[in-house]
Amino acid sequence: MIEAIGLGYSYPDGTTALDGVDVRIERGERVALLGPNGAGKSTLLQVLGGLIEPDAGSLHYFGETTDADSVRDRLSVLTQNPADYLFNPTVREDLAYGPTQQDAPQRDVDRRVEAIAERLGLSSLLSKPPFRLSGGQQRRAALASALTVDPEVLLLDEPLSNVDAANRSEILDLLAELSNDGITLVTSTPETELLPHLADRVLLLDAGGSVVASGPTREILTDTELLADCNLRPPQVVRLFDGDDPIPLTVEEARRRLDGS
Ligand SMILES: Nc1ncnc2c1ncn2[C@@H]1O[C@H](COP(=O)(O)OP(=O)(O)OP(=O)(O)O)[C@@H](O)[C@H]1O
Repeated sequence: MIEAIGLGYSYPDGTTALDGVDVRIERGERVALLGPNGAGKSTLLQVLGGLIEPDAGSLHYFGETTDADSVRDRLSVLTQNPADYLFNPTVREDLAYGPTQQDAPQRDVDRRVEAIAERLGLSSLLSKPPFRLSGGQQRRAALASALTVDPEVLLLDEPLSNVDAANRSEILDLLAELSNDGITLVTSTPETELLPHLADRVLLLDAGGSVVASGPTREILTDTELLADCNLRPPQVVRLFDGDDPIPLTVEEARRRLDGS
């Protein structure tokens, strides 16, 4: 779906955010970009989504083109700033904005908006001005607006930050459904705790904006030394069961282990 070779990017003040990054994302994969604060995850996500042009390297989309603009309606990027997506008088209009731009028929737009709003618990907020929503509600509304365009690839920058526990579960369930529907998910996160629910493969970035490891989630999250080199820790349950084989990655897996099933 996306192939990037040798990506480099420095901000105008000279900060190097990405240094020689190679990424290959296959159709239907769930990939996490993991790294400490400042590792370049947001920058990489925006470069992959075509929002920032890299200084070095090459990008190919869908095996067809190097031009992100020409595949804009097949990729949806959710940055960390909900204001990037919420700029209309009402939440309903924000959610309708993308599909309307794609010239989807009005009935189709309404159907998509209602369905996604319902799925993300936003139905009662549709007529509100987005700036009247709470921070967590704004993040959900921004996610909803990224979904109403029906993307093939969804690139999400820390979609669970500033979201309460109930809504986190709701979003995780929704992402699992999207993945089951074949949508490719790329998610950035500085946290290991919920990562097993988000991704099957992890790209680990260090503070210098380089990929230091790439592999199955289990392999990366149980490599305590590798994570420590990037100022990260394994999930608590991994630390608790360290030395077991295989080490459970989630509370559910640990519970099954303790139940002996
Ligand atoms: N607009 C900017 N101008 C200058 N430097 C920037 C800018 N945005 C980010 N940076 C720098 O680029 C580097 C990578 O930042 P980026 O936001 O991509 O990291 P991140 O891994 O997403 O961090 P976090 O987990 O804190 O969100 C950091 O050193 C950051 O200070």
